[in-house]
Amino acid sequence: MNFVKAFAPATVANVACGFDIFGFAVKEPGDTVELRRRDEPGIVITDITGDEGRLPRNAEKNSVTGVMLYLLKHLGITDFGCEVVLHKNMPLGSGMGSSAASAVAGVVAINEMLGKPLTRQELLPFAMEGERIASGSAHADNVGPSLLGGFVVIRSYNPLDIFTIPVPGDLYCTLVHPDIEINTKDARFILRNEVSLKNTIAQMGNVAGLVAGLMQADYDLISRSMVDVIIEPVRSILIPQFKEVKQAAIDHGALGCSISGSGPSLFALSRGVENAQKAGAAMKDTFADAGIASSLHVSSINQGGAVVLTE
Ligand SMILES: Nc1ncnc2c1ncn2[C@@H]1O[C@H](COP(=O)(O)OP(=O)(O)O)[C@@H](O)[C@H]1O
Ligand SMILES: N[C@@H](CCOP(=O)(O)O)C(=O)O
Repeated sequence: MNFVKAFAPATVANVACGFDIFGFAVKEPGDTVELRRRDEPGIVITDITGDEGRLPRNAEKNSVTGVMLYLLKHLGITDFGCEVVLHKNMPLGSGMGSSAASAVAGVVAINEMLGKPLTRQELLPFAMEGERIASGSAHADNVGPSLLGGFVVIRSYNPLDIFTIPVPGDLYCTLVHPDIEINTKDARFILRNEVSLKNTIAQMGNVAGLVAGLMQADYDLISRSMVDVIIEPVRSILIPQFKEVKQAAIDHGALGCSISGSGPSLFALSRGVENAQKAGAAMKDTFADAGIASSLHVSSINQGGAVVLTE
């Protein structure tokens, strides 16, 4: 196969109470990668669109190609060469899994070009290495859902144990990205290493409640469980107007609202697309009242994850 194009969607990681263990993908936006075979060995980035020239062109430093190098090394392939074009369709440092979408698109595309030696599940550890390149931490709550689709739970990192749970069909996500940038690396650095027993108990209750609420389509339980007493109080200080925007989402019909990934994006979950749109408009207006421009995406949960666009 001489040409492959793949798309990988943006993701909401943590989902309020599930730091590093919950994530789901949305339908749009997402990154697209094009791979073209070349005769000489080596992976070369020939173009990146949509990044205003800010992303590394060095294949080892960009998550889209770093994962390809890991995969080739694992498979013992030394004579493979391709040119890579990356179309970035989301901002960097967004909390929408930007680096993860590139990593997943990259690993899915090269696996396809090589004739699918690995399954989707088997690609996960390589996509996680893309996150290490971007933020120094190989967390799976963005790459997992972007690769596999659905609402992903990471029960364990060592050994890696990841599964998806069903969610109600009428569940919609509102994603609002204010025009500021927060690097995941920095947002991880400010977290405390110690957690009180009281907060651990509260967080475990909400984790259990959110899983049960999603699986039983119990919207009240989902709403009551979208509470993060550990991470959100620390990170929300990095996001101007956080409290006001969150309150606006809840006042306009959202079940709950929190930081998407490490921020600055906020996400809300709602029952039905109309509620998700109403919450989104209110969130955007609240940022605008404070002079902050933002972009808005409303989507159901993406059940399929990354896709190969051309054979
Ligand atoms: N293909 C890529 N897409 C986005 N960021 C990348 C990519 N490759 C490397 N990076 C680096 O990753 C960092 C952004 O990732 P991260 O902080 O996790 O943001 P996000 O929450 O949007 O994924 C930046 O330092 C950026 O240079
Ligand atoms: N669990 C991670 C998720 C980071 O998501 P991103 O979209 O901000 O890269 C964390 O919270 O650090």
